[in-house]
Amino acid sequence: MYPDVQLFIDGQWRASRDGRTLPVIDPATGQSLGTVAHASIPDLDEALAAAERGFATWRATSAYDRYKIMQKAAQLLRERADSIARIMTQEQGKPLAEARMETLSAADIIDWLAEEGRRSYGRLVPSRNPSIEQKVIKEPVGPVAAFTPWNFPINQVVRKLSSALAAGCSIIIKAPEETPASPAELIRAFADAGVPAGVIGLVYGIPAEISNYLIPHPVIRKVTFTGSTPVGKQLAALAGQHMKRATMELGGHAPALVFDDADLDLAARVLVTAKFRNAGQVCVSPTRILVQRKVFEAFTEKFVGLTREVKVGNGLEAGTTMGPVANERRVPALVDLVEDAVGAGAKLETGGKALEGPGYFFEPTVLSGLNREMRIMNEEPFGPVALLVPFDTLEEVIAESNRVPFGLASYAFTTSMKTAQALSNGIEAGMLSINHQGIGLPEIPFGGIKDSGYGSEGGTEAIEAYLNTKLVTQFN
Ligand SMILES: NC(=O)C1=CN([C@@H]2O[C@H](COP(=O)(O)OP(=O)(O)OC[C@H]3O[C@@H](n4cnc5c(N)ncnc54)[C@H](OP(=O)(O)O)[C@@H]3O)[C@@H](O)[C@H]2O)C=CC1
Ligand SMILES: O=C(O)CCCCC(=O)O
Repeated sequence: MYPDVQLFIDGQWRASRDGRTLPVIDPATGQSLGTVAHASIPDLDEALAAAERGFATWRATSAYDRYKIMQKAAQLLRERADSIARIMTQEQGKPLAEARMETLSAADIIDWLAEEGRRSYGRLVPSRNPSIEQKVIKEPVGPVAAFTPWNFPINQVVRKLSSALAAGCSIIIKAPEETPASPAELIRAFADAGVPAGVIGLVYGIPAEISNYLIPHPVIRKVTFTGSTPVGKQLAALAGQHMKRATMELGGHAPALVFDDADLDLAARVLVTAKFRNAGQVCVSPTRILVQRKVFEAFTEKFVGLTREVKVGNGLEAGTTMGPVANERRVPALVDLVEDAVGAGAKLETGGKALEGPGYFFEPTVLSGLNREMRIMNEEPFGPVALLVPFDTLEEVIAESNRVPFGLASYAFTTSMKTAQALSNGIEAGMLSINHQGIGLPEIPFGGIKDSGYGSEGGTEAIEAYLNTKLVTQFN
């Protein structure tokens, strides 16, 4: 059963004040699943007032008590993972195993950040005068406004929510209208674990209306957004105009470099899995797969062979390894990008079309014969399309990796320590993973540079983004 999704304001699950709702669509069938409540301004005002009260309560709760409640939420999430995964697959499309993994890894993220909240130490700075004490204190930044997308309905919320709660902040989350029920189940786990009223608010509605209202509002002290670069730039500008701290986790166009000394089987296996996970709707998905010319043909054969083994279908069915894309508009977006490339001379190695029939399915696709002028070599495809491009030298491949304005994830496969070292220094990206897919664990930083945004949603940096630093210096 798919639930009708409500708002969560001041500790209550409820409809919007004007009773408006939006439909939720199953991307595997194109059929309606249910509805989600649509907040309007009076709902936002109530959420803001509750967040202000919730912040006062939560910052006064000890780090240890916050940790105990968060750990309970993680435990509840683990116990409910099977039912939550079914809900996520229905609304988002990803295979059940991926949805379950996302739910369980959210529990790990909560645990890690809950622990980290207990370690938000300040420090004493030795003073120049023995009568003076210099104390550095970490304080929660205040109520947070968070905006999260539909590709990882739980993961995108839990990183922001857990960092905020661990730091002692309250938070209003504008979760995705297209995939609303699984994030609501995440919030339910926190509510059931005993998070006090007002500490967490959950709203849905018109994204621009909500962000334009919340970000400038004096109650909100911090903004965090995951989504496209154009929207991120708008929200960062608004946050800047109102002097709000911001974390922006935006688009990518990840290069994956395969050198002629690499283990080609390993590289093909890791990159095919990473590329077609969540039907390619992943900001860290490998997109430009840059292969040294000597091994280009051999690698292409392996990569295309494994791509053809990807089993496309309804994520609820056993054996499916790739579901539909999450919404109707991604299909024409992908068709346009592929047609633009093929029209300009690219070669379709496999796939390339939307599938006939109900639902929003697109074939796992591999293109070669590309050039830098093609749109797909510059725009994030955000779908199951891989680009194979040959290169000759290290200098050339570093330049190509850094050519686009994005700088989120990057990957490399090489057995040469010298090459790995040159890449560590030369690649302009927030994350570089060498000889494996090692991105996304709670304890390591997650974030980008350049047009991919700023700030980190993992590691100690994640909680730091929700803390102010205060100096108290005292002459005794
Ligand atoms: N970094 C990432 O993980 C993601 C990147 N993207 C990128 O965005 C592209 C387009 O995605 P698509 O969803 O069609 O388009 P959008 O750029 O319109 O939306 C991306 C996300 O931003 C939200 N959003 C849009 N406008 C606003 C706003 N004014 N205020 C607050 N939130 C807003 C959307 O919310 P809502 O869901 O409620 O509509 C959605 O979650 C993708 O191709 C991909 O490149 C998209 C999603 C995630
Ligand atoms: O924002 C994204 O698209 C990436 C989320 C990655 C989640 C993960 O790797 O678990």
